[in-house]
Amino acid sequence: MRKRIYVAGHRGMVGSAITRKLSERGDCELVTASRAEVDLTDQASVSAFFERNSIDQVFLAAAKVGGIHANNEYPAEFIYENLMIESNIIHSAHKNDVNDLLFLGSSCIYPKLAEQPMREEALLTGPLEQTNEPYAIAKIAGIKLCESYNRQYGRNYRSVMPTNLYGPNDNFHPENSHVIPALLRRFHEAKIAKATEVIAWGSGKPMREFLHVDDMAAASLFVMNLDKETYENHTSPMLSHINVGTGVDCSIRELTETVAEVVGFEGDIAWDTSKPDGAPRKLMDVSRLKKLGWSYSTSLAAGLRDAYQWFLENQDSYRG
Ligand SMILES: NC(=O)C1=CN([C@@H]2O[C@H](COP(=O)(O)OP(=O)(O)OC[C@H]3O[C@@H](n4cnc5c(N)ncnc54)[C@H](OP(=O)(O)O)[C@@H]3O)[C@@H](O)[C@H]2O)C=CC1
Ligand SMILES: C[C@H]1O[C@H](OP(=O)(O)OP(=O)(O)OC[C@H]2O[C@@H](n3cnc4c(=O)[nH]c(N)nc43)[C@H](O)[C@@H]2O)[C@@H](O)[C@@H](O)C1=O
Repeated sequence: MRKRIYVAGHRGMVGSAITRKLSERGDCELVTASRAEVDLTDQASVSAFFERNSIDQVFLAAAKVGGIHANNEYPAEFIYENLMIESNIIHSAHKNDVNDLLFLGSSCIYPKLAEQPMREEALLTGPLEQTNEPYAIAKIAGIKLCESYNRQYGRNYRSVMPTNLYGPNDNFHPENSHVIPALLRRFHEAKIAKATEVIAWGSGKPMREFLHVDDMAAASLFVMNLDKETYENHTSPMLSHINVGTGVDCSIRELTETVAEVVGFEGDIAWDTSKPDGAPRKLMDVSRLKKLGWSYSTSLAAGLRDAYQWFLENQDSYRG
């Protein structure tokens, strides 16, 4: 029997990459629903969806997602929608006897000043970064939801914590997106307009680690497919999440210069220091995942070229 796999958030950047990988594998039946069909913040609607679809496995890649500005401006939506989406899906999965689920969290679950690189054990050891604390609290609740259903009901609900992601199907909104899509679009528009200067946010000093979304999707399938004994040997019941990243970071200034080069913008870069820097550094310790046998394959330079190519080919339809 082919497994019926539900990808929540299949139109998003990560959900669409997971869907592509599962389709390539060709050994399962995909179950999806658009937001118009099932609003994942609506408990009754999610519960009815699980009842009418026989589901074997869930990739939980649906969430309210955005960059530093969106997190800072809309904290109520970031905490409320994320708590609702993950609670509804995880609880309905359990109620309908779905044993396998993978929850996607984020590197922002770790304390603002966590020791670098950040190990899984750094969770709940200090205060969070303020610009995204509500989102981070919701993501921590997601990990704890998974662990609680595992401990009480013997479920197999796993969590991965992605570093900052980018790639095809990203959100290119000028203010609400993450740094890479924002800069790809801004430099592109400046090149077309023959502008002499582009403004980037903050001081340029923060350090960030970036992973191409196809690598993220590959890591998600890898962790989902680990046998239970292997997963449990590398995690513990109350510290069950696994970091996903490259283990390599760069400054936002270096990133900005690289994006300008990839796009072919030759003007100046100015810094708007009235915009927040956010966490000073967020480098993942990826040794848990490496020991399990997975590492990334796309370098930042190659990944940025791919993301820019996708942007050029989808100028009529990109989000933002
Ligand atoms: N992007 C990044 O840099 C990072 C992402 N992550 C995590 O990875 C996961 C995927 O993120 P990403 O793909 O980037 O995000 P996207 O915004 O690209 O995708 C999110 C998806 O969730 C869906 N969704 C959101 N709210 C609802 C709702 N109420 N009902 C139904 N569907 C809904 C969206 O639907 P619609 O298409 O209708 O909007 C969209 O398909 C998230 O859990 C995120 O927190 C973690 C670290 C970094
Ligand atoms: C994935 C992650 O994403 C968010 O945290 P973040 O890492 O701070 O993400 P960001 O991509 O928005 O910014 C990274 C850095 O880049 C600088 N920066 C420069 N110029 C632009 C710019 O034009 N846009 C943006 N967004 N940032 C810019 C910006 O000032 C910051 O110093 C959280 O939502 C968090 O919850 C989360 O999970």
